[in-house]
Amino acid sequence: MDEPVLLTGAGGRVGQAILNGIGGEYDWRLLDREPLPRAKVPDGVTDADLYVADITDERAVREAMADVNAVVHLAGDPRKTAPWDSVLRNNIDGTQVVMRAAVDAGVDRFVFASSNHAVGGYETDDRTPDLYRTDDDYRLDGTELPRPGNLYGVSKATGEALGRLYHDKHGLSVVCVRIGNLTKDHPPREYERGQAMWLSHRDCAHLFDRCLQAEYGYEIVYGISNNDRRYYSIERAREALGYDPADNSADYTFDGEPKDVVDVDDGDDDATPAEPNFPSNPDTRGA
Ligand SMILES: NC(=O)C1=CN([C@@H]2O[C@H](COP(=O)(O)OP(=O)(O)OC[C@H]3O[C@@H](n4cnc5c(N)ncnc54)[C@H](O)[C@@H]3O)[C@@H](O)[C@H]2O)C=CC1
Ligand SMILES: O=C1O[C@H](COP(=O)(O)O)[C@@H](O)[C@H](O)[C@H]1O
Repeated sequence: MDEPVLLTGAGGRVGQAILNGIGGEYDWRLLDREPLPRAKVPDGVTDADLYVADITDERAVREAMADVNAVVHLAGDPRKTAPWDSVLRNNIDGTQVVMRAAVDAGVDRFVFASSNHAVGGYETDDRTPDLYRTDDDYRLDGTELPRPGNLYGVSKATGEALGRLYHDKHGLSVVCVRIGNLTKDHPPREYERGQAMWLSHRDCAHLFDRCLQAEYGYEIVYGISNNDRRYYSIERAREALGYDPADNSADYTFDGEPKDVVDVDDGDDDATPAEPNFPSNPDTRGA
């Protein structure tokens, strides 16, 4: 792809997972309200393509958007406990500014970082913790209505709705990725819910690469690895985007150690069990 891809929130966890994986594949334009240290910037991205700006600053966003072909919009408040004034400003107003500027600049594709918290309300007391276990076949597939469990989730559901509006009214191709739990090197430790929605760094980079390559109209997909425990379907991401994840939290012990290290067949019957019935993380559904 020769035309620039604008990545907002480039200095954060998701932005860095993407850039570490596919930083050399695109002509990036990186925007963050915090200046990016050189270590966070891929080789070949010059200072002219680094924008220090707040996404609610319409003029700055429009400037960064000039000649851009695709947008990966990550910037926002990622806290599940974020208060209303912050999600209203950073996640709702900011997303509207970035999407509107994308439409006005003639951008083709818009990739929106939505969240599992847009549907956290489906994790009802009667479904949990069974939902997080491999013998439970309950699945959310992206066709269900949003059901946020907190104000942060409301802001993400609103971003998805803004994407629907700009797709329907202006033909912008939009994919909303309901990201699970991005954790580096291993699934979240001793956290069943986190292991069900683990997104490894390499699967994250691959998924966003597919979002930049595939043809689509408006899509909502789940952004998780190929976890045995999952209660989010990844079928739509496979079908619409060609997502083909490499990782699975079942390849790790509950403590987050790779099983091929722990499960060496040395004659001792002391391997860590694959899925012990430890209690779920008490901090399951946020505020
Ligand atoms: N990390 C995860 O597991 C998940 C992340 N997400 C979403 O992915 C996106 C990125 O999340 P993370 O990288 O984890 O967060 P992060 O906090 O590590 O990174 C966010 C980046 O956006 C920038 N930013 C925040 N507000 C801004 C504003 N108003 N203007 C310009 N820049 C701003 C920050 O400076 C930061 O560099 C967020 O929208 C979050 O809601 C969704 C689900 C899971
Ligand atoms: O949307 C997000 O979700 C992930 C996972 O949620 P959690 O409730 O299991 O912590 C969270 O880590 C991330 O910060 C947030 O932006």
